[in-house]
Amino acid sequence: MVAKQIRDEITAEVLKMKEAIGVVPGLAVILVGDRKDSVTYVRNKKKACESVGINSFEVRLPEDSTEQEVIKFISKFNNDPSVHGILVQLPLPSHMDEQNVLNAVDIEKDVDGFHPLNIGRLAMRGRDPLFVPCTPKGCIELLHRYAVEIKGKRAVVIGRSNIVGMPAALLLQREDATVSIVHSRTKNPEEIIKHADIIISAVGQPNMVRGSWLKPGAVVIDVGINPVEDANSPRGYKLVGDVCYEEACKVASAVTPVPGGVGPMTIAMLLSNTLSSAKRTHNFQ
Ligand SMILES: Nc1nc(=O)c2c([nH]1)NC[C@@H]1CN(c3ccc(C(=O)N[C@@H](CCC(=O)O)C(=O)O)cc3)C=[N+]21
Repeated sequence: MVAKQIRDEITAEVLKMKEAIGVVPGLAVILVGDRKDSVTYVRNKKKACESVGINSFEVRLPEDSTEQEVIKFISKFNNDPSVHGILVQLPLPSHMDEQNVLNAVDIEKDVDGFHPLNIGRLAMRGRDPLFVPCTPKGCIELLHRYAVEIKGKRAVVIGRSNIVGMPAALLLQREDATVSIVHSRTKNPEEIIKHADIIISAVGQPNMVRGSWLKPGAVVIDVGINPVEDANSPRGYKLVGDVCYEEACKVASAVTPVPGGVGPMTIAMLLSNTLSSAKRTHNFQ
């Protein structure tokens, strides 16, 4: 699998850096509250760091923490030379202003790529962000690794969130796709989706995208991670994507599965962003 291949590449580069200059990349993750999905993702990220040799630092804060308390830990990590990336697990508790908190992360350590300056540079021709958000970056990396032509193709992004839909649309147009963004206010989205050569769906509606909506041969990337009741699974729920996987497989030329598709790529890109941050800090190629 591509995510595994990328993790192996990162393992080798982390080792090379450690042997050459004695520096090991460090990722700090701040988790506020105890949402089950967030606890799972943070655990997956920690395990992934350990599997490639990146140091991981974790701070868990209670649900009723104040913005200032979270920002205090961010500042500590901003000033800690052994920390090269800082991730504040979203969503934050509703009493907090997420943008306020995320803005406290030093842009040089913003491995999520959520800082307005990183998104701003992503949106500007001729500028490059220090970091690209992990999930959209993972989607494009999948297209590259499977040699899917993007240039001149018609792409549709379903959903327009700050952390997936919008950056994904920006990345596709930076690679010369012609991009449409369909969203909750789009009338008859199927009319637009049916022309797409490439679809990235990040809308959070289980099994919304039907096989009949797809152009034969389309490439479909499913970012959806929707929990649905499932008595047969130990957790009492299973994850399904935004796309009807079985239906889509009959029409599309490729469909990413959920789980086992974009999720592991998201984590692989987080590791990659942390490594590149450490390289940049220490001028190491
Ligand atoms: N600051 C921040 N950065 C993020 O990148 C971020 C975040 N907050 N909040 C939540 C979302 C979601 N996210 C996922 C990461 C891994 C999987 C993942 O590994 N999924 C596995 C399944 C995991 C399971 O079994 O539950 C898969 O799709 O195969 C999914 C989702 C990162 N996010």
